[in-house]
Amino acid sequence: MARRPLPRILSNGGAQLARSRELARTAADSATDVLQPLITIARGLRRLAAAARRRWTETPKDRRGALLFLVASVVLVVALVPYGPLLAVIALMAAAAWQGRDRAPSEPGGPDDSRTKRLQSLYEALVPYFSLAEDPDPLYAHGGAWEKAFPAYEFDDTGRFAHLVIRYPAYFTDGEAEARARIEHLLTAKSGRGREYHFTWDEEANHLSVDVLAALPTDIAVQRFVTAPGETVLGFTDPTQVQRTLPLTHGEERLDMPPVVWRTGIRSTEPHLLVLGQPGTGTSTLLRSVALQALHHGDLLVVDGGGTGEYACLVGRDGVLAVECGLTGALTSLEWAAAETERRLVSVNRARQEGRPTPDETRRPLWIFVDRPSAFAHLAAADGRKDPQSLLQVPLRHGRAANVTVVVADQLDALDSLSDAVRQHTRARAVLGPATADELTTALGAPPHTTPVDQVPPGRGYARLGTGPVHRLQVPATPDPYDDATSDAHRQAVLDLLPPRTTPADGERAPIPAEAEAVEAVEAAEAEAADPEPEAVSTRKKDPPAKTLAGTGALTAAGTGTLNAAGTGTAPEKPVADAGPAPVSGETAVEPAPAETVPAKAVAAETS
Ligand SMILES: Nc1ncnc2c1ncn2[C@@H]1O[C@H](COP(=O)(O)OP(=O)(O)OP(=O)(O)O)[C@@H](O)[C@H]1O
Repeated sequence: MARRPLPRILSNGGAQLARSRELARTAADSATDVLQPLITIARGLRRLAAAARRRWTETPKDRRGALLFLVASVVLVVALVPYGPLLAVIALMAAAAWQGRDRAPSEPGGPDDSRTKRLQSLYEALVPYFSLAEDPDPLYAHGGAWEKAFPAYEFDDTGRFAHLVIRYPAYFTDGEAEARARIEHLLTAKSGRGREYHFTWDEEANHLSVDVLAALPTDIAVQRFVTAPGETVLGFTDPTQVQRTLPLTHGEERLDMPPVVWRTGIRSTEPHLLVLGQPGTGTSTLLRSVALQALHHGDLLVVDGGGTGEYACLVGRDGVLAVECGLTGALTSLEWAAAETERRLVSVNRARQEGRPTPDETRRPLWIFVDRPSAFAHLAAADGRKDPQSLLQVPLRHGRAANVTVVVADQLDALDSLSDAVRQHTRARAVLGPATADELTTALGAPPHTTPVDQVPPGRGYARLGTGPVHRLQVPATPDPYDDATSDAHRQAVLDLLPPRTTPADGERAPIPAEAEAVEAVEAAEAEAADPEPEAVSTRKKDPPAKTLAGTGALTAAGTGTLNAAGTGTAPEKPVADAGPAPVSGETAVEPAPAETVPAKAVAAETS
């Protein structure tokens, strides 16, 4: 049978079609080339119009009349000038041509070779975690394509990831903390250690976003923060979880940083704070920073088990009831604090029952700062005395209603030696310095969503308020102004925030640190002469001299036991300026006061 030829359209129609398509494309290309200047100018005009519209909407309503007047004047001048309209049109076309030029950078076809290799190697590393032998169409397979697994990525200037989105199969157990931790650990190792990463698991979309976190600034000094009463800035954090920003002064500059704000007082759900960290990580600095803010509205009592004199700058300041470094002083002042809490509570309850507003004397916040209580626990046990921590139970338990706030700092490994009351009632937590993921989880109750790094600057760590998210934290620089190693700017920042020293009742000015030291040296010498056996294990570095304390009625009373003798109902809620000069406390008399060097520049800065 003779073969019939195929219709022409089927035999060579395909070739014809391709030819005509090619012709059409060439014609379009030529037309585009010819019309290119017009296209550029049209694009430029469109951009200029958009810019003009934007400018108009951004101009405040009250200034729009003036703007309109200016434009009308320019148009009038142009219209009146010889050749003005022509020149204006030429200028407009030139501006449009300039604006309309193609400014899109030459699009790279994709990541360069080294980046592709990085992505491929990361993909290969994830295969064992994100694949199953039974999966008929695996997203991750050895030798597979990374493009489908990483829908978005960005690199920094050094060629390392700055941002990466990773798709993973739905069967990956992203709800399990261990499974997530394994992936986060692997990504940290593969993406470069020494940087901090933020992981966002989108369980609905099966996406994991990895972002490199910028370093938090370490040199922002403590300052008068713009906060409401009852708010305390613990430090600064990333903008990812905190919407609010705080205006700050940073040298000559002004900055806006997201703060970690802790709320205290009767409406607080986390009325007490526990700060943990290894030695030298900045726990005392955080306490000092909180104390300086607390002094603005309240009174405070400091008990320093570290005994390194880091709170000496607070001694005798208006609102500072006591700074105790020895065990006896710590016990006496904490006993007073417990009694004062009870007194406030009784007073508040009575007012409530009688339908009166809260009495004024219970409204002024009382802060109790206890640095390294575990050190006192050892001393107390050796001496057969009460552990000062046990006296914190009442302020911790009832402090919220009585407007009493407790701040405790201790070393990370001392968490277990803290009393149950301290651990149960300190729902605001901060951990500073290096810590493992387990230590952070134990201390904060949840792991952070960022990777802890090995090398962290002092004052860096994590904070968690109640059951809220774990924030990265950088504490504002609040050095001890009497520390020689402190920069002048930071020393001055602290001195500027310190309230004046309280003038004693007899009209004598409270001694400045250098004077205080002289007084102290004489007292110590006298005390030693009177009793050559000082208290066995005193950690006090510098006792507040009696003269410095004379204006702080509560302190004087607490320090000397007068207040305790007077019972729970008589504690003054505020330093009483006319309290008589106090006798030197028994403890002061027996504990030697080692000479503390106060740098001349600190004194000069303070007295100038
Ligand atoms: N937020 C910060 N910014 C800058 N420097 C800081 C910060 N916090 C602490 N430092 C510096 O780190 C050093 C140790 O700080 P700090 O004394 O507060 O630590 P610590 O944890 O209390 O240690 P220790 O218990 O041994 O005294 C100090 O020199 C201090 O100036």
